[in-house]
Amino acid sequence: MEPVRHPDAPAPGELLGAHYDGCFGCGGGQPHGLRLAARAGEGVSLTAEFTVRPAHQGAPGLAHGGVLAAALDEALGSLNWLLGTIAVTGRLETDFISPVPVGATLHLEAEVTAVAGRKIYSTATGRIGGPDGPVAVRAEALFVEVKVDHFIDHGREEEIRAAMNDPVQVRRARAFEVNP
Ligand SMILES: CCCCCCCCCCCC(=O)SCCNC(=O)CCNC(=O)[C@H](O)C(C)(C)COP(=O)(O)OP(=O)(O)OC[C@H]1O[C@@H](n2cnc3c(N)ncnc32)[C@H](O)[C@@H]1OP(=O)(O)O
Repeated sequence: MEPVRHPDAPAPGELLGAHYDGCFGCGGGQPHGLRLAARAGEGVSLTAEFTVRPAHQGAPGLAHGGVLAAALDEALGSLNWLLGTIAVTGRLETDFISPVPVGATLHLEAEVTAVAGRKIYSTATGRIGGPDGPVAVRAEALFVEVKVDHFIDHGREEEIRAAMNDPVQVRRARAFEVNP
């Protein structure tokens, strides 16, 4: 089925913000995190930027492939905001097309291509040298919709309790829910 943008989704051009301060992909509370900043696009799409820092190296002066996959995963995961669902990565297939140097900014574009029950199919590209530069990485993903209980059941109690006692975090979690 065609993906449907949630009526309360942030408007095109709006910054989505972090879903969790402790998130390695988007949170401000991780010193070496990616701090990926995503912005809503048209339909069920978004753009995001991530600048590679020295802490993200694999080979000398080049981004680690797993970090680049994490950036793609985070951009794809941020599509949740636009669908109004909570979903986790079930499958992530990544193509590494050209090396990404430290200091480079990865310009990411992600979009949901189809939804089938709990399954959300999406795709993302990362370009370097500017938003219209050559594609350096791309990914195809399957996310699977889950309930908030997924995190309560599987997460570590310490972080779950802290998140539940944080009104800002509770508001953010509700922003993902279709029927809060
Ligand atoms: C509070 C706000 C926070 C908001 C949180 C936002 C977080 C975003 C963070 C970035 C994204 C991440 O890194 S998320 C973290 C990394 N991912 C995870 O930790 C997920 C770990 N995996 C799981 O928990 C589980 O495997 C699930 C939830 C993905 C699926 O388990 P399940 O719920 O039992 O469902 P299951 O029946 O197995 O699968 C449902 C359907 O999906 C298909 N399916 C499942 N996995 C796959 C797969 N790898 N490849 C192909 N197909 C698959 C099944 O065949 C089935 O299709 P059919 O039979 O229906 O046709």
